[in-house]
Amino acid sequence: MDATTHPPVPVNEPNLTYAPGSPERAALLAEVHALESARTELPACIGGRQVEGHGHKHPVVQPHDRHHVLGVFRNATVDDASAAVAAAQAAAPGWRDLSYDDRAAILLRAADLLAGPWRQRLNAATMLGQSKTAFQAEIDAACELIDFWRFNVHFGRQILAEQPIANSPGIWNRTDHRPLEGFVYAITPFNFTAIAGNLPTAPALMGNTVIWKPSPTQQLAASLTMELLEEAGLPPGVINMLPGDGIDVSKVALPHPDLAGIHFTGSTPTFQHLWRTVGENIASYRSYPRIVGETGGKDFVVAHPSADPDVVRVALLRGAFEYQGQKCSAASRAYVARSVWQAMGEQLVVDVDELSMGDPTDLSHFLGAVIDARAFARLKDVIDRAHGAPHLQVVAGGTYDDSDGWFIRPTVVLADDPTDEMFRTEYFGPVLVVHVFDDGEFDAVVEQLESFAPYALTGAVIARDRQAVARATRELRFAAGNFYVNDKPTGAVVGQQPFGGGRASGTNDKAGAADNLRRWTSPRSLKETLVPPTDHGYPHMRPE
Ligand SMILES: NC(=O)c1ccc[n+]([C@@H]2O[C@H](COP(=O)([O-])OP(=O)(O)OC[C@H]3O[C@@H](n4cnc5c(N)ncnc54)[C@H](O)[C@@H]3O)[C@@H](O)[C@H]2O)c1
Ligand SMILES: N[C@@H](CCC=O)C(=O)O
Repeated sequence: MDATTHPPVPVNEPNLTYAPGSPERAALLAEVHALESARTELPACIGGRQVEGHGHKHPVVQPHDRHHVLGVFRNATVDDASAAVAAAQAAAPGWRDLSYDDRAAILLRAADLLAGPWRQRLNAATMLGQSKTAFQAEIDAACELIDFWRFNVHFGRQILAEQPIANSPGIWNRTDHRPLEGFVYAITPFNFTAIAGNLPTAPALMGNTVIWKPSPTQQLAASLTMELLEEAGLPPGVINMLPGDGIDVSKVALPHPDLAGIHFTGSTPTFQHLWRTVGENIASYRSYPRIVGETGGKDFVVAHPSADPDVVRVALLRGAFEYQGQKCSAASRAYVARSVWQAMGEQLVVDVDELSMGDPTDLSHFLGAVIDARAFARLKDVIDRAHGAPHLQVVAGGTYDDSDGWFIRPTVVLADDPTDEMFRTEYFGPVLVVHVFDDGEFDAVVEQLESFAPYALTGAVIARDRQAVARATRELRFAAGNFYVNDKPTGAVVGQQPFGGGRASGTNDKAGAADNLRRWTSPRSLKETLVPPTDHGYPHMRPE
C-alpha cells in the first residue's frame, strides 16, 4: 500500500535506424558475430541458480541457417518444475513485502540496461534465433520491452493509488492491492522477445513470484533476458525460468494448489488446453487461478473504393509480410474494392515478388525465414492447396525452399469466394488472401467479414470517405481489439494502442496496460473506525 512516490514519467523508446555508417549498425553486427560463433549453454534458472536440468538436450538453431546451432538447453522435467515451484514459494514472502518502489526500481534499471549496454546483444539474439531483421528486432527486443518495463511501472503505481473515494464520518477506508496467493505461470511465444520479457515481469512487478516457460525457439533471447533481469537486481526465486516444451512443467504447475494465475501468449489451441486443464482441476486450488491469454488472429484489411491505392499497397506489404507474417496482428486476409485493386494490384504483385528474403543479419533483406520445420510444413501445405484449388489464384510468391533455412516466399492468393477456409484459418506466415469486391458491395463485405473468422484481434479500414470509416468502425466494433484507420493492422505501441483481442483471440487484458496488471492483484478493502461505538442501541429505541 505504498503509492506516494513518483517514478519517472514513461516515454516511448525511440527506434534506432541501423542505416549504413550508423554506430548502432556496427555495434549490432559485432554482437551478431559474437553470438553466432559462440555455442551457448542455455540452462534453467531456479532460485537464482543456473541449473542444467535433467531432460533431453535440444538445440536452438538459426531458422535461416538451420544447421547452425546457437545453443543447447535441456527440456525441463517434473523434478525441475517441482524445484522451481518450491523456489517461487520460498521467494514469495520477501518479494511481496518489498515496497512497490523497490520492485519497480529493478524493472526501471532493466529498462535502462536494455536501452544502453544490453540493447544490441538482445537484438542480435532475436535476429539470430528468431530470424528477425534489424528493424523488426529493434522494435521488439529493444523498444517494446523497454516500453513494457517503463510503462508498467507507471500503470502499476496508478493501480496502487486507486483508493476508495468516500469515507463516512469517523471512518478511514483503504484498498490494499495484494499480490495473488501462490505463483503465476507465464508461458511465452516464439515471435516477440518483448512479450517473453513482459509476461513474467508484469505479475512480478505487482508482487507475485513466477514460473516462466519460454518458447524453445526463443530460448536464446529468453536466456539473455533472464541474465539481464538478474543484472538489474532481480532477487533469486522471483522468476524461475524453465526451458523446453512445457509438457512436464504443466504436469506440475497446472494442478498445483498454489497456481494463482496463468499469463499466456501463444496459439488458441494451446490456450484452450491450459484453460481446460485448469477447469478439470478446479476443486484443487487455494484460489481461483486468474487466466490471462492473448492468442491467435485472422487479421483483416478492408479497402473502400475511396481508399488511396498506395496506402492500401503499403499497408498490405508491411502488414502481411514484415517478420514473415509471424505477428499475431499480421494482415492475413484483405478485402479490396475492385477500382482500388485495379489501381494497385499489379504493383503489389511486383513489389511482393521483389521483396528480398534471406539471412537477416545481411541488413539488405526485408524478411528472413519462418521459425521452424513445423511452421514450414504447415505453410507449404497451405501454398500447395492454393496452387491446386481452381477457385484460388496464386498471384505472387507461392514457392518455398528449406535446403538451408525454412524459407517461404511471401505469397498473395486471390479468392473470389470469401468463405474459403483461407479467410478463417490462422496460418501464421507470409500468406495473404485477397478478395476483390465490386465497389457497391462495401457494406455487404463488412458484414460478411465481421464474424466469418472466429478471431477478433486486429483489423484495419482504409478509406478517404469519412462515412465509410465511421460505418466500418461501428460495424466492426467487436471484430478486433485493435482497430486501425488508414494504417496497417500491426505495430501497436505500448502506452499508445494497448494490445489484445477478444473472441478466440484471447481475454483482451491488454498487454502493457493497467488492465493487465490489475489481473495480478487481489484487492483487500480495509475499513478503520476511528472512534468505535461502545453502545449497541439505536436512537429509535430510546424512550420518548
Ligand atoms: N494475441 C497476442 O498478443 C499474440 C502475440 C504473439 C503471438 N500470438 C499467437 O501465438 C501463436 C504463435 O506462437 P507459438 O507458435 O509460440 O504458439 P504455441 O501455442 O505453439 O506456443 C506458445 C507457448 O506455449 C508453450 N506450450 C505449448 N503447449 C504447452 C503445454 N502443454 N504446457 C506448457 N507450455 C506449452 C510453447 O512451448 C510456447 O512456449 C500464434 O497463434 C499467434 O497468433 C498471439
Ligand atoms: N503487438 C504486436 C503483435 C504481437 C503479436 O505477435 C503488433 O501490434 O504488431
